[in-house]
Amino acid sequence: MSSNDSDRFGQEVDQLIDQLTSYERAYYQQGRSLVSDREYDRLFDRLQQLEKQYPELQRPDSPTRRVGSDLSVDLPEVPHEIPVLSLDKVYSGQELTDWQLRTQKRAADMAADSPTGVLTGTPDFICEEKIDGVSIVLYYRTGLLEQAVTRGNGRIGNDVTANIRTIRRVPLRLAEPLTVAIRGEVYLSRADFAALNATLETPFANPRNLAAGTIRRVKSSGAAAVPLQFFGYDAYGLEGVDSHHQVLLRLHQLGLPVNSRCAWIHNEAVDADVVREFRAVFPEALVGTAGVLSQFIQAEIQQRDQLAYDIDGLVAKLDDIGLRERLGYTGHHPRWAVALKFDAPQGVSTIREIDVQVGRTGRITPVARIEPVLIGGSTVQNVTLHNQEYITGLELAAGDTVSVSKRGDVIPAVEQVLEKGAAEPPVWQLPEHCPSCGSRLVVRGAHHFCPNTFGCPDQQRGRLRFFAGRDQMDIDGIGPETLETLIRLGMVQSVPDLYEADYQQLMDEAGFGERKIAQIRTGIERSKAVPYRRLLPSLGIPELGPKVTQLLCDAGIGSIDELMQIADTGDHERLSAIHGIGPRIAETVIEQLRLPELREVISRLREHGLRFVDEQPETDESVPQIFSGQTWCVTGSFEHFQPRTRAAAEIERRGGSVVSSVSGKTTHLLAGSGAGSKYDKAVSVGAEVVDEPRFRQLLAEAGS
Ligand SMILES: NC(=O)c1ccc[n+]([C@@H]2O[C@H](COP(=O)([O-])OP(=O)(O)OC[C@H]3O[C@@H](n4cnc5c(N)ncnc54)[C@H](O)[C@@H]3O)[C@@H](O)[C@H]2O)c1
Ligand SMILES: [Zn+2]
Repeated sequence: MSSNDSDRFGQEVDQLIDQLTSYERAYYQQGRSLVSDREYDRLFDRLQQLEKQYPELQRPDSPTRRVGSDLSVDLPEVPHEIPVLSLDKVYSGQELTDWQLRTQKRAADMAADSPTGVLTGTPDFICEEKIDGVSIVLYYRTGLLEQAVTRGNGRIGNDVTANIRTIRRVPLRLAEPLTVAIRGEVYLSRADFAALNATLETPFANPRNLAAGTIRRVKSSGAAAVPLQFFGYDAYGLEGVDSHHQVLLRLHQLGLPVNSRCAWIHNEAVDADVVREFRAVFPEALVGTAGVLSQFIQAEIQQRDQLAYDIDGLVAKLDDIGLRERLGYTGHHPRWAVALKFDAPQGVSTIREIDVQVGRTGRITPVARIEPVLIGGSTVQNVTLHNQEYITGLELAAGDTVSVSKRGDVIPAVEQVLEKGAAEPPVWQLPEHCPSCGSRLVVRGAHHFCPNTFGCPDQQRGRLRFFAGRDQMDIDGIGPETLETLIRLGMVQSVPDLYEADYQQLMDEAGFGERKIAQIRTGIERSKAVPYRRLLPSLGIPELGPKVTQLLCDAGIGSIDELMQIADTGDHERLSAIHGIGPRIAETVIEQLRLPELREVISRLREHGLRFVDEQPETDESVPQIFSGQTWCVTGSFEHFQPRTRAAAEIERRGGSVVSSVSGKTTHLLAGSGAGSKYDKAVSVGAEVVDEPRFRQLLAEAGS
């Protein structure tokens, strides 16, 4: 190479290393992407190519020669006992096949060189899903989990044992007293991510970021609240295994969760018994000769959106461990494995404008209206931006070109700004006044609020929707559209109006007839019998959700009168003495229950016969507690349980608890007709799905 070339490419190499290093720092240490993964990978590949072509330009600190470090100074550091590296990457099935052939050839050459090595036929490969989570190494000593360590820089990781111990699926003790190092991925299911993220002040863009944040928490009490999961995919130090498929079987035998969605591509005739054993443990695995690989790739690409968790590709690994050892490692990756990276389910769009929504609690949520874009099979045009902090973090404004992600049924998120528009100021700012009522906004925590609780039309609308909604009072006949009509006609403004409106007036409205009106009246009438434990949370009083209501009732504060009396006397201790209710909740509840407007709502509802006393004990000792210890979610509509809160009441009477969304803790889904996404989620988290006939049978069998 001429000295000119050397200068030019030398400069490019230096620049690539600087760029990649700063992207890595943001990505691994702050969980932020400054460029898309595709762009990062493109620069990485370019660097790799230059270094290969001009070896004299190789620098020891090049990202191609080491693993991007996610070490945190807040956590203790531990040296690894095994190489914990990254993966080499390809981007198409064709490239994967090429890699396979290259690796095969290399292995064959090595076998020929070695005096003992005999390579008969072509080697086997295992292909696995590349789970998009956080890499972790579990060190077991004589069967006990001694240490769990992050990848770190590949040689040194962070000790996160206390957090990993909170993961139910990670055994603290193996089935055998072995000393082994196990590599695997910690991840969060999409359903759990969605449920949890919705409760966070400043949410995460994807399950991986939330999982990574959880694992690196300094206090492990918080980690326990996140239902992290784990898949093991490799082990070091096992005796008597000489192939990767045996390693997977052994991991399973030792009590570690292993992903059954994999493929074993064998080229020689293998022992049918061995295949049978593998299939028995991994029923979803594809096993067969060459064609199986493309079959597996196709199936994964097709089913990717329906998986319970995110994957960002597949990993192909040489099955023969002896061959692996001969092929060895670079400073960055093993030579015997490769990742086939999938495109992220991302789209590029432009922000048309940023709107402001006022929720039922007065919380202000900015929402980006974007040019419609198709991502992972669905069109996205609204993306929540959560709060000002979130927008400031992204440096976002109308007119910006952004990348937007949507994984499975997780809500779409803006991942990053790709190109700034011309908006002034360059970062969007929340307005100072409520768009619905004009009140000056106030700041509480990470959010802005409209303080005009009872006079703000949008807040009233939000509370009405919430009150009548499926997971609260579930008032038959009062869906969002009917509510809109009632509000438009001025028939209903606040919750008690629902019980005072003259529904006959609807006769003149298009879409309303005798039958619909009768349905509304019956719905309203029935709602009066909804038990206190469901009624109180339906009012949407901040902090007075189902959980706190239950805690209060169980602690003997079982009526609104008692609560109001506590509010009047300002007896904070009486509330904060209850386990699960902290001083902040006590404060808010008291403050709220002192509001004259809320008291008026309550007294009007009471006049209409709604139940403000906890009459039904939650469990009824005379009834067999057949659902004790179980967590049910109820969805769809039912023939014999209308409104469906009645089905929920049947479960609670028999000792079960009822939740409004499916998560890893859900054990059963009672699915009526028209059960939607909850059905898929339930299946994905392994909850038992029970239909109405089966449910009635369960009740009948228990003689109740
Ligand atoms: N956008 C950015 O600025 C930026 C910056 C740095 C890195 N990145 C992204 O991160 C990638 C590099 O990160 P990396 O080095 O962690 O590599 P990687 O995450 O792409 O691949 C290696 C990891 O895959 C995981 N994995 C999951 N399932 C596995 C299985 N079945 N078998 C083996 N491993 C499995 C392991 O944890 C392993 O550490 C880049 O390709 C890029 O996509 C992006
Ligand atoms: Zn307002």
